[in-house]
Amino acid sequence: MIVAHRVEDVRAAERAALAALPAGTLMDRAAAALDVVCADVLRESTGAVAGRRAVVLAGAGDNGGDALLTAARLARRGVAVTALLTADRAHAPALATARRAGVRARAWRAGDESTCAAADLLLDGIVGIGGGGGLRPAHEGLSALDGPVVVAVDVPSGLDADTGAVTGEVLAADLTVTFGTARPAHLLAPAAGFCGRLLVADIGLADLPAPAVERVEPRDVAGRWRRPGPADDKYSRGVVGVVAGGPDYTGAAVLAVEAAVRAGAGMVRYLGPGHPTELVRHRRPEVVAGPGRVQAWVLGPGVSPEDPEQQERVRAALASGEPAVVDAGALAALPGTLGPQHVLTPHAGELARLLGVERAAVEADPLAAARRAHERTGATVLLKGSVTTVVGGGGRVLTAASAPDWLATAGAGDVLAGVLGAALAARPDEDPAVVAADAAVLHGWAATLASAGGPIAALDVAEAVPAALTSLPGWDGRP
Ligand SMILES: NC(=O)C1=CN([C@@H]2O[C@H](COP(=O)(O)OP(=O)(O)OC[C@H]3O[C@@H](n4cnc5c(N)ncnc54)[C@H](OP(=O)(O)O)[C@@H]3O)[C@@H](O)[C@H]2O)[C@@H](O)CC1
Ligand SMILES: [K+]
Repeated sequence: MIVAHRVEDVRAAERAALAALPAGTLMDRAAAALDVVCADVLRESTGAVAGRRAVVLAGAGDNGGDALLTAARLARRGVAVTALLTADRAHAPALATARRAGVRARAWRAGDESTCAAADLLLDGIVGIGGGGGLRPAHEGLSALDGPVVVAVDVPSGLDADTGAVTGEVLAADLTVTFGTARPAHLLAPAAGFCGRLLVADIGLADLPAPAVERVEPRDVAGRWRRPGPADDKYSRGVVGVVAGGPDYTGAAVLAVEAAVRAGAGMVRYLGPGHPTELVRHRRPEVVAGPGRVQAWVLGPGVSPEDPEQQERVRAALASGEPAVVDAGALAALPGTLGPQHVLTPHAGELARLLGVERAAVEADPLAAARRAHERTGATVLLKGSVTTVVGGGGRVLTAASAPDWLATAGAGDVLAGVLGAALAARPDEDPAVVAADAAVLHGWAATLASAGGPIAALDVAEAVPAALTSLPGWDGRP
């Protein structure tokens, strides 16, 4: 997991660490980490470090201080460093150190975007956790910058570290180096899209409280995905009941069933009308058609709100109290009471309809929307997107970001529903929010494997699930 803490928690941990350390130690550690990353970036992108050109943007606060101390270290490596001071004041000791090391420092001037564009590396220390609300007007042009590799100090300037919402222009980074723990903006959409690759440098912060956001990584899934033991049978491994498809929508039934089978369900039952039942049986002869014992449900893929028989099956399954994935057609008519074992899996449009807001409002702040749906329904909410956001019982927030952009394709949601159904059936005693985030990560990982950089069909993703599981980092000691 990559964990993120709110700014007030980071500042409290920083105060505690500062009290126990000589002055300047934390900033020195931050700069040491940044220096190593910047040198690596220069080496990778240009083949050398000494003789390359870096521009360092330094604002008024400690974020600028981190950047100026890094500038000094890079200058000592032989990099030609120009520091552009973006505020009317700068961190004085760090500026003095930078100048002593040979950094050319001067105030930012109109048109300096071209100075930045001509560099090999741009280090963004305009503002960190003390900022937000977008870049200030004089620097807004940096949001359209094209050219150098951009490394952000702590957070890309213009972002508010505490939220995923983006309220102004941002200097997008290729790489963001943060300290001690991530910030919510690093892990939440849409802000995370401006951070590039995220590195969390250890600077010795301790005593952090429970995180505000957790990012589930493929390695975490390898450790948690339930594997059968010698004592298991098909029931103990989990029976998944699938209510999907209808007379007109047969593909969703096949995809959800295929995914549940591939994700390791002990048994899959399919409930639906004749035509999809035929197709499901043809594709997966191991599936049992008709009612019986079920440990977790997949409800709604390809189910029409106007299909009384399928909707009745959805209602009965939800009333049973068993864990359930509530997707697509099952989201249209939710009962009054749901629990955290019910995982709603809307995309932004479906969540907007559920909340009675515009889709754009959901996309602007996915976490806020998912949280509202959780508070309104009592269910765990998994909001699908390039970053998938899960809000579960107790308000726990998890995200997943393992999916390639190619996964935005018809039927992908049906496959996720099947994978998640299998996971809920196999892991009845675990927090459904964690199970849901794990399923989203595995789904994205399978898509990455199936895609290999190119287009994919949803069925390819379902078929790739077993190989994706065994290729997870950490599976059977994999690096
Ligand atoms: N915490 C830790 O563990 C560690 C923290 N460390 C570092 O300290 C950083 C936090 O430093 P900080 O508190 O000095 O705040 P910081 O982000 O530099 O902002 C300062 C000033 O910027 C201004 N400003 C505001 N909005 C703005 C905008 N949109 N665009 C432009 N400017 C804007 C505003 O001043 P104003 O211009 O309003 O007078 C504000 O007061 C942190 O991110 C990390 O890098 C590390 O050294 C080690 C460990
Ligand atoms: K920054």
